[in-house]
Amino acid sequence: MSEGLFSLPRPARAEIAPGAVHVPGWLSLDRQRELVAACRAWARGPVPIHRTVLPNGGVMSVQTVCVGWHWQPYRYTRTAADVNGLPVAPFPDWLGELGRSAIAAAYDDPGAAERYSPDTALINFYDGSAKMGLHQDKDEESGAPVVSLSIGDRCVFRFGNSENRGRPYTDVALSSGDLFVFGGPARFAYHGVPKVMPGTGDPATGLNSGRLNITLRETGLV
Ligand SMILES: O=C(O)CCC(=O)C(=O)O
Ligand SMILES: [Fe+2]
Repeated sequence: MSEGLFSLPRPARAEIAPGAVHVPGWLSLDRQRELVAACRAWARGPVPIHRTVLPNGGVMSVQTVCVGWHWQPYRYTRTAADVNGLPVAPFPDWLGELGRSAIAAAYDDPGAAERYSPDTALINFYDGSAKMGLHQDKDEESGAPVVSLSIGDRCVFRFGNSENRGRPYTDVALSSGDLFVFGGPARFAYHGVPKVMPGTGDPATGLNSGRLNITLRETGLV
């Protein structure tokens, strides 16, 4: 970042729990626009955006499209047997680079940033009434951090403990452009999205309504 009269302040970082870091306003508006355009293209296919069906027959309220590896409860595969049987779109190098910059922004650990090699992205779209219950991201075989990027409507992101869905937890407002990273001792913490606030996003991102969340992960699979 350039120094001087017109330099913008570096976004403040907040450690929500050891290993869990919130960096508000990390993505520029241009970056958000590029990500919205990329997600729109992925949403069209080869595996279209869909509502994941859970083993108990429940249907998730968020709509999801995957890149790199396809997630269905509770495993990763290269093809989307639960949607149309096609291989998901390849994970692009630029998204891995973005993941490394995110780790560098969240942690004072250049080595962690260099080592980070995400191979999958789960892209979730929340309309005004979508939510995500508290869960752990534990279908990955790697303990590398999860990088989460938010665009569009603000939400309440509940970040809890690694033992159960109860307290202690912290409710964090995630706004458009925010980065949230959870790794290390926070990697297997329960988390979820109890609420999205409709109409709080900026249409200049290219998203007229709703909330887009992109999580980058290392599956540890080959
Ligand atoms: O939408 C979010 O902020 C969280 C998404 C999430 O937890 C997931 O995709 O596993
Ligand atoms: Fe998650």
